[in-house]
Amino acid sequence: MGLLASKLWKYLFPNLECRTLMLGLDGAGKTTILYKLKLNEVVTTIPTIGFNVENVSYQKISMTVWDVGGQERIRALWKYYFPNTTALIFVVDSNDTERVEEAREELWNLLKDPELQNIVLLVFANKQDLPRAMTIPQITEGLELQKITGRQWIVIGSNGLTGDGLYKGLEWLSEKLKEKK
Ligand SMILES: Nc1nc2c(ncn2[C@@H]2O[C@H](COP(=O)(O)OP(=O)(O)OP(=O)(O)O)[C@@H](O)[C@H]2O)c(=O)[nH]1
Ligand SMILES: [Mg+2]
Repeated sequence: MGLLASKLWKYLFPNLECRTLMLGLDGAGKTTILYKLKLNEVVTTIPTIGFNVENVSYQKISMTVWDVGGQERIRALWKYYFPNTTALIFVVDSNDTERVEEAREELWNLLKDPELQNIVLLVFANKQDLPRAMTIPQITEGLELQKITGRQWIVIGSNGLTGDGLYKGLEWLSEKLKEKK
């Protein structure tokens, strides 16, 4: 494509830029999901101490995805990643029934934060492959998502190892971001 044609193309079909923050308790599957999206590979992960950041492009949406470590002692660092965030992906280990309350507390701390008032929320109910995984309604109830007002949200079942559900989530995000534009 010539330079002029390429400029015209970009003018007519601009890419949506989106800063996306991916948070959740340790071991939920954030890093696995990030690299499944980026490389379409299952990488061997170790607990994230700092962060990973990758650009993920899907359809007309270009997202900078920040995956920040979820261990309790480093959750205090999450707030440094808040500024200019457009979307929050909150990842839950659906098999971890014992910590769903802890996940709810952390999610609601995020939702209450003034810097995150304008974000759209995508919850990945991850590890749906495991036999004891909580269902979508159970996760919705466990995280008290029905109480959310004034923002767009959705829960999507996912599997970070096979990639099931991940693109469905990105598709939803891209629709919501187009509406917001
Ligand atoms: N069965 C199953 N295991 C998964 C799935 N997604 C991730 N895992 C595994 O869960 C473990 C933790 O995954 P990570 O991606 O490191 O978790 P994390 O959320 O990045 O954890 P922190 O970096 O400590 O915050 C790894 O052994 C993954 O292989 C899934 O959908 N199903
Ligand atoms: Mg990680």
